[in-house]
This record gives sequence, C-alpha cells and structure tokens, in this order.
Amino acid sequence: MNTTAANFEDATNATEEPIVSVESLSVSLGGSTVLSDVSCTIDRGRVVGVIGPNGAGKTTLLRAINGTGPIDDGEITVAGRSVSRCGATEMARLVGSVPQSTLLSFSFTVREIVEMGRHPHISRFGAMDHDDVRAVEAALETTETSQFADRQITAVSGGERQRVLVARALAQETPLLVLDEPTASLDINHATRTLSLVRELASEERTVIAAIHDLDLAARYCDELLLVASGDVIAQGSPAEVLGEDAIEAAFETSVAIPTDPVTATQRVVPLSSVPSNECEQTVHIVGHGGLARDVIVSAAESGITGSIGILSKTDSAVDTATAHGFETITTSPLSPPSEQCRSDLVRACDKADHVIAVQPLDETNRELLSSVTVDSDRWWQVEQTDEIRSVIFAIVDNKDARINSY
Ligand SMILES: Nc1ncnc2c1ncn2[C@@H]1O[C@H](COP(=O)(O)OP(=O)(O)OP(=O)(O)O)[C@@H](O)[C@H]1O
Repeated sequence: MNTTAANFEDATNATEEPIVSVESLSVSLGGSTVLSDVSCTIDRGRVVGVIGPNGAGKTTLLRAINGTGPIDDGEITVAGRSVSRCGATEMARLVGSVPQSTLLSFSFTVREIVEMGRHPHISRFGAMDHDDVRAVEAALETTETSQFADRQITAVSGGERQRVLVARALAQETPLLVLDEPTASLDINHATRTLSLVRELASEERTVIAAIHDLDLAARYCDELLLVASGDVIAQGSPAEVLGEDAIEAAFETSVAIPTDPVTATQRVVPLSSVPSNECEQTVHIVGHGGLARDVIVSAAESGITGSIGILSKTDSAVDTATAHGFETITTSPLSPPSEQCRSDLVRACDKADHVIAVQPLDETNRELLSSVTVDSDRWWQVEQTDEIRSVIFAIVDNKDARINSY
C-alpha cells in the first residue's frame, strides 16, 4: 500500500467521528459579518446539500471547510484534522473541491486538468504511477468526459467544463468532496446524472457537501440539508425536516408551497407570486374538480384570494393544489355519497365566501347539492374554459358584482 492509499484509509476508517465539525465559526468579508458563531457537524457517507438565498454565506462556509477561505474565529476539523493547521497538500488529500466559477483559459487538455487532481498524491518530480492513471481514467469515465479528454479545456462547453472539474475532484480520491453549485450550468439530463453520480459516491464512504440552488434537486438527491440564512445555519436535517414552509419563507423571504412531487415522492418547493401590496381581502368558494379547478385555485391564490373548494373526491388532483395554496377542502370518499357533514360544510362555505365560482361542467353530486344552496347572483360566477379564469379573478379582485353568470 502506498502512502496515498494509507492516508485515505486513515481518514475514512475513523468512522466514529463526523467527517466535518464546525465549531463557533465566524467569518467577515469586506468589513461585514457573513457567518456568525456557526456550529454544525456532518456525518460520513452522506450527501449534504447547503441551501439558502443568494449572499447567505454558502460559498463562504464551503471555502472555510475546504481551507481556501478565511476564518476569523472558530475551529473546523475535516476527518479529525484541524483545517487551520493542515498544510495545502494534506488538505488536498482530504478534500476535493469544485468551485463555483473557475477561469480555465489556459491551454490544457481536459485530461491534463483531471490529472491535476492527482498532484497531492505524487511527489514533486515524480511521474504518475498506475494508481494515478487508473484514478484519472475512472474519473473521466464516471463523469462522461473521456470522449473529449484530448480536447483543449477552452474548447468545451460550460456544462462540459463543469463535469471536467467534477472529474478533477474525483481523481483526487478524497474522503470529502465539496461542490459549489455542481449543477449550475448543466442541462436537466446532466444535472440529474451528476447528482446521481454524487449519490453513488457517497454510498462508498465518501461524503459530499454541495451548495445547491435548485431546492427540488436538493430534496431529491440529498440525505441531509443545511439551510444557511442570516449568517447562520438555521436548520439542519432531512429534506422533509428542513423544507418546511415557515423556514423556507423566512430564509428566502417569499411565499412558497411545498407539495410532495408525485413522481419522485420528494418535496418540491414552488415559489408563489408575491401577494399584491393592496392584498386582496376577497374570499371564494370553488365548486368543481380536476384541471380547470386547479387553474382557478392557482389563479386565485396568485391574486391573494383565499378560500375553500368542494365537494371534491379525496382522490381528485385539485385536492393537493388546494392544500398547497392554503385553501380549505371539503372532500368525500370516491366510493360513497357525500355525508350530511359534507353537505352542511358546502352550504356553510358558500354562505361564508364573498364569491362562489362554479367550474363547469359540475359533476352530478355538486350539481344536485348546489341546487339546494342559495347564492345571490351578484356573488355567483362560472367558468367553463381556462381563458375565462383570469377575467373572473380580476373582476373579483376589483370587487365587482357578478353581472353576468359567466364570462
Ligand atoms: N471578497 C469579498 N469581499 C466582501 N464581501 C464579500 C466577498 N466575498 C463575498 N462577499 C459577501 O459575502 C456574502 C456571502 O457570500 P457567499 O458567496 O458566501 O454567498 P452565497 O450564499 O454563496 O451566495 P450565492 O447563492 O449568491 O452564491 C455576500 O453578501 C457577498 O457579497
């Protein structure tokens, strides 16, 4: 076993301690405090996403961890070694990094760039040995960059260059990878492939910390998230724990809905349009189902209108949309007729709302129930097609009467 491999094993074998420990870290840049008294630990073998708004200090935290950024106060250890006491070569054996932006305007080939990842492992005047060549080839292969390995780095696209930088970090064969926006310039195919690759690496006792702006991808591919805001790590835990509406709205200062994606079964963070400054105080009750009812909910919510919807089958696609936008739902089992409770809830909702919107065609149950509900004609709206929705919502926001029964 050569010293490189021994070093790697030393670092990965001490599994009882976290791979990263940050204690009371403070960093100021340009006279302003960016991180203040931050403490967190990162366990081995995980993919940890660092999320947070622009300027929150994600890059500053990652650069403190990989030893390339300043630390004013506090202590950081990686694999038990104090970052501030590690030499550059030792750090490079512990942490492979992909920075947010790198100028690679000099004339190296892609392969030469990836070979640079082996520098910490070879002696100053030594040549690459069999292990080095194997690591470089494996890194090129896994990142699907071998097909242009002999091209100049200046002659590949931004997304391809990003993958080359991931390959260079992989070739370094470190127990910790720190990636600053690894998917920033990647198309959806390469973004998901890169994060799938990251997942596979992490399951091999390698820890990955990645700043990720796309919260949906972060939820899908990370074991754990660190939410950075206001100079601190304000939440840490599984994506389901961290991606709560209150925490995300506080950190990003925008309204969000966080439904579960039906395809990936992970959280999706959907920013909602800001409620207009003259916040609409109108409420609606929507009677209808399916896609058109969903469009009415979204359009109403974007205009700051709140309210309720029903009676809906529990399995109707509009239920999730209504819940995500804070609309109350009156639901019934798809297999049985609505209960008395449901019926009285519908009557109460129609009475309480400033407006009632019927999404045509109504199903038989709602048609029958509505015939027994009295709604004044100036509160009664109907939509039959998508292009009518905005007109109805605008009229409600303007607090107009329903002069006609439909648009
Ligand atoms: N060299 C510097 N001098 C002064 N201020 C700096 C410097 N580098 C960064 N900052 C400031 O520090 C804060 C945190 O920057 P950082 O790059 O860590 O944020 P970030 O969360 O990674 O942001 P983004 O999501 O936009 O990449 C920002 O307000 C930034 O303007």
